[in-house]
Amino acid sequence: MKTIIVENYQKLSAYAAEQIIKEVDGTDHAVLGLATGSTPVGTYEYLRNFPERFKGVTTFNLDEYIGLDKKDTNSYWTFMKEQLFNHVPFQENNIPDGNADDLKAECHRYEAQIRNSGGIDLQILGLGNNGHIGFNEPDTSFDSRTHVVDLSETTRQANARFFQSIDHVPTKAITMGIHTIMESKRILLLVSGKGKSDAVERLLNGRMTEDFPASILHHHPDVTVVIDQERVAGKFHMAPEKS
Ligand SMILES: N[C@@H]1[C@@H](O)[C@H](O)[C@@H](COP(=O)(O)O)O[C@@H]1O
Repeated sequence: MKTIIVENYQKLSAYAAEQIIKEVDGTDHAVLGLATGSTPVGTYEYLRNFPERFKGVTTFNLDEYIGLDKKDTNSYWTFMKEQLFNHVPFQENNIPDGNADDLKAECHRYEAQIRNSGGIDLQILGLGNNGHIGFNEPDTSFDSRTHVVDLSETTRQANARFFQSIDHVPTKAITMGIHTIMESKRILLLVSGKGKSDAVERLLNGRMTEDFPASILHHHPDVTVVIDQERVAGKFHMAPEKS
């Protein structure tokens, strides 16, 4: 796992965007895995300046709430449209359907669609305070594929800032599984935000355990973690390079 510490959020966003552009440049077909949350907002803002680069690119988002209409202001579909899809003409954008009648079938369909696209070339991830990636909460099996999850109380509280009140935050979501994420060829984990220093410490120096989903990333051959030093202010230290 390669770790890069950048001075601030602007630099994190520019670094991530440049990596994404590099990934899609010169190919007529690339598959990106995208994330929601506040962390990638600056990255998407940067990418909006280069709409012509993404014509042959297919995207798959990590997750979606269950029970919100696609057009709801808080659905991840709306978020992605506002941040990116309305501004950049991708070939195809995919997000799990949190309103499907048969959610289990939707999970299988999403997995198959990722597979049929040839697999994800570059997956962008954010980090939840409790170590979640996508919406894979602590104690999710490392073998999981796209599935329905019960959101933990900490995650609902962390995301309540976008909703009218905590009561409006959905209790369930569909998320790509940890195994699905690990099948991506390359992973870029972006870490920014107050209160994440403990999670960063555990990510960099803790042991691999299902209790902390992001810890699995040490087992992926091509992961880069980018940390915004200004916002993740706090005590964490760099682990010695592992081979
Ligand atoms: N499902 C998303 C995750 O994919 C995201 O990484 C996490 C961190 O969000 P933020 O970037 O706002 O800290 O929040 C949500 O729960």
